Amino acid sequence: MTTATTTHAIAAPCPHFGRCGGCALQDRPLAANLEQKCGRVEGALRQAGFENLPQPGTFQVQPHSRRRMDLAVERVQGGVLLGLHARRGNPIDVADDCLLPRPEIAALFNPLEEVLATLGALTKQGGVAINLLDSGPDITLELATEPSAPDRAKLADFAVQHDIARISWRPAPHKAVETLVLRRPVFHSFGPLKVSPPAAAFMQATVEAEKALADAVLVGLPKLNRKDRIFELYAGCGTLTGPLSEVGQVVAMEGHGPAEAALRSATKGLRITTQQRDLVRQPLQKNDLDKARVVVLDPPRAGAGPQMQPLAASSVQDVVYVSCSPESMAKDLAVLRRAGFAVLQWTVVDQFLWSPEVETVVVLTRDPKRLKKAAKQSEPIAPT
Ligand SMILES: C[S@@+](CC[C@H](N)C(=O)[O-])C[C@H]1O[C@@H](n2cnc3c(N)ncnc32)[C@H](O)[C@@H]1O
Repeated sequence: MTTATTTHAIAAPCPHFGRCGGCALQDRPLAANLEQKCGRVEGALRQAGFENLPQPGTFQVQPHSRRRMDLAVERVQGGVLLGLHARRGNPIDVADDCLLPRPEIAALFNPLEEVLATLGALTKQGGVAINLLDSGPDITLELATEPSAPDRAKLADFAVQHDIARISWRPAPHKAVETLVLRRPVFHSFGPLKVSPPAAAFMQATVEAEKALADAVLVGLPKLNRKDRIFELYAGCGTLTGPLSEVGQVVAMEGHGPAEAALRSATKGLRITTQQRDLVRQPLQKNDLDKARVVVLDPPRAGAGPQMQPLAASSVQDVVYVSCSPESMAKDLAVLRRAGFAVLQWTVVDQFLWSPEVETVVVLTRDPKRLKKAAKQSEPIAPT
């Protein structure tokens, strides 16, 4: 990989740099951060045993592009503080300065702070997750106690004033969610798939990176017939499922019940079947995977772990692996390396600007024809 970008320190563009936990890498140019992320991913691929790597594709989002923000909130003397999690201690109120959110989300920071200050259900600390969907902002509050009737009335007014589609609450992450306000149907489209995501659904953090990831996956697929089965593991609400359904028959697996249910209820008329399945406790076995023409997997941070061995043992020749953790990816892909897979393409996507987070799409094959074609394309052209 060529490395040319300057890594010299620069003045951080945000006045809260150093205290705020949102951005750890603001003292270097964005291009240097992208280059460093590419280096980390390349190191992970080498650690997995891959050599002779092609040049990576890269994509970096612009500031003010986040459509998903997880904020911290804390009751303080005279009001509440809403902002990003500090590196230590209270949330940092970054309302007017934050370079991350889309303007539609940033515009909600101050009004949210005002309404949260009036809620009896916010006793000490809490959280606010905002997803900007096609149907508008979808807000999920984390509150220690159940909102009272007056709290609910204030949130209903707030939703009208700021045109919020839905407000929900839950006592803590991964706990059951209750809808407090629903002003119109909640929806979001992934290509031809129009889903109604559950509250606080996993969404890619920016629209632009979502497209870059989907494009890199589609470009990496082998030539498919319309009847070929694409097994998609860790499908979420369908970010990749929709685009994949335009090129093959998708069998989508997802462990989170509400996400799988949202996906399932949107599949009518599309070439998608879904299954709720915990792929750690109940990984797909070789016999299941043998039915796939290609496997696309996008595991959580911990990686796909026990799913990798059956995949390596199956007859599947082509895999597209989407990663949000180079460390887990190195472990998972080492299993495929030992089973004869090589890397055809890899794309690094930087959608969490100024943070160490990095997304990668790795296209792998052990199909001799695809390998031969790739080797030919990378051969240096002989001088005439
Ligand atoms: C990185 S997200 C990717 C989701 C989707 N592909 C997207 O881009 O929006 C990982 C997904 O894996 C799911 N997941 C986590 N653990 C799982 C498990 N043990 N079995 C099946 N799915 C799991 C999560 O619910 C989440 O939807």
